[in-house]
Order: sequence, then structure tokens, then C-alpha cells
Amino acid sequence: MPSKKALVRRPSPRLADGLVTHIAREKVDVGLAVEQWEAYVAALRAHGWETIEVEPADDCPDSVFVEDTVVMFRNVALITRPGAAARRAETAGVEEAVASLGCSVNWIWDPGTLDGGDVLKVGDTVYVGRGGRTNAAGVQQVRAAFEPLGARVVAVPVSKVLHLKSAVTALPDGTVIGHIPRVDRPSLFPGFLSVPEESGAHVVLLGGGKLLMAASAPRTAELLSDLGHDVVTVDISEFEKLEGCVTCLSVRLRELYA
Ligand SMILES: NC(=O)NCCC[C@H](N)C(=O)O
Repeated sequence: MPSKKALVRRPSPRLADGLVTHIAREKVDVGLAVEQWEAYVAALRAHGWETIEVEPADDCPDSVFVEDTVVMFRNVALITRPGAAARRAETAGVEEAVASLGCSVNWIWDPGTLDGGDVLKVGDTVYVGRGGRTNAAGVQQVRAAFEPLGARVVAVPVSKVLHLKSAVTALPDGTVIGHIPRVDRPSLFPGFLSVPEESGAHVVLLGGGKLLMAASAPRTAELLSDLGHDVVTVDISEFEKLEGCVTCLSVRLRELYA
């Protein structure tokens, strides 16, 4: 059944200690990050999403990046096993949240690792990035979990950025967008549009043709508006300092049965 709920998780007071892998560490203003997070949540709500706050995980600096802990396909929630061991304690609260929403729950098991940021769904195609956080066993376990439900799982190499969705996301019409210097194999996607900024590669589909994007990609916002998309922007500068993007701050639940 169509639903419009989104999981979010309040930033930890320890946010500034979050992991950085591909970029130089910059000082994070936690107070500003909380304001930016509240504006992000307000933008989801303004576009009809009921936001559900997962119990905060104050001891986990990266817990605000809730997308990495669970992947939804239909009513099934696949609880991940994050590639960074430091993030594994984040999954317990998310598991509780999806179970209480009536999802069927499944898990990635050792030796598999998977970060939700490595999973891009385009219709029934589920692209899984095999990179620094998601391993081959993780990809196989996504296949085992979702292919019986009708998904087609396509593995994609990721070597230039943290996650697959740091490199590419998809527009409402299914076109995959990415900033070419950060995409390993653009030819793996049937329809690919190159965008001029790295953070322009990240869109959250709000519904009704609207796209949520980071304010740091004005040229991409212009390009997408010019192609007839309705762009809404939020400033997430403090999360970008930790390799976060608009996609990783929420998990949209669009097919709940409850
Ligand atoms: N899906 C995402 O893009 N997640 C961002 C995670 C950033 C966090 N600092 C990490 O390295 O795990």
C-alpha cells in the first residue's frame, strides 16, 4: 500500500567525531548541524512526509546518517551490517523502529557488510555498490533477500567515493545522474545524465515530481530545473563535511502494509 513515512534520526552530540574517508577532516559546527537537520526534516514534512524519529544513538557519531542502517524493498526492511565496525551499534534502534511499523525484518549477516548508501533502487532494479563499505557477501545477501520479491539486483563497482549513492542517484523518470569524475562505470546505467557538481548527483524524490537537493549544487539545480524538474534545496554543509548527502539523512517507507 502506498505510504509516505520517512525515518530520520537526530544528530548525536558527538557528530563532529564522525568518520571521514575520502575527504580532509574539517571542523563541524554541531549546533548548526542540528539546525540544518531540523530544516531538512521540515522540508520532508512540508512535502507530505510523516517523519518518524528513530531513538537517538548519542554514542554513535554517524547515527544521523540513518540511510546506512536499513534498506527497504516493498514491506521488507533489510537491516544492514555497516562496513565500518564503529557504526554497527546504530542498527538496533532502527530495527526496533521498522519492526514497530509492521515491516518484515531481514538481516545482513557476518561475513557480509552493507551500507544502505550503497543501494540505489530504480523501479524494481536494485543497484548495489561494491566498494569500501559493502563487500561481495553483502551483495549476495541483498540478492537473496530481494530477488525472491521481484527485484533485479545489479552490482556496481564503487572506488572513487564513499558509497554508490555518493556517486549516483536517479530522477523520477529513472534517469541516473552523476558527476562523471566520481562514477566508476556510467555505462552500467541504461540512461545516464552527467551533472556539473559532485553534490549535484544526490537527489531525494519527494513525490509530485519534486526533488530535494543540497544547496551546494546550484548549477545542477539550474540544469535540472531547466529540464522541468521542481527543485527544493536545503543547506547541509555540516553533514557534507562528514561525507553525508541529502539521501543519507532519511529512509523513505513507501510501501508499508500496516
Ligand atoms: N549514505 C551516506 O552517504 N552516508 C554518509 C555516511 C557518512 C559517515 N561519516 C560515514 O563515513 O559513514
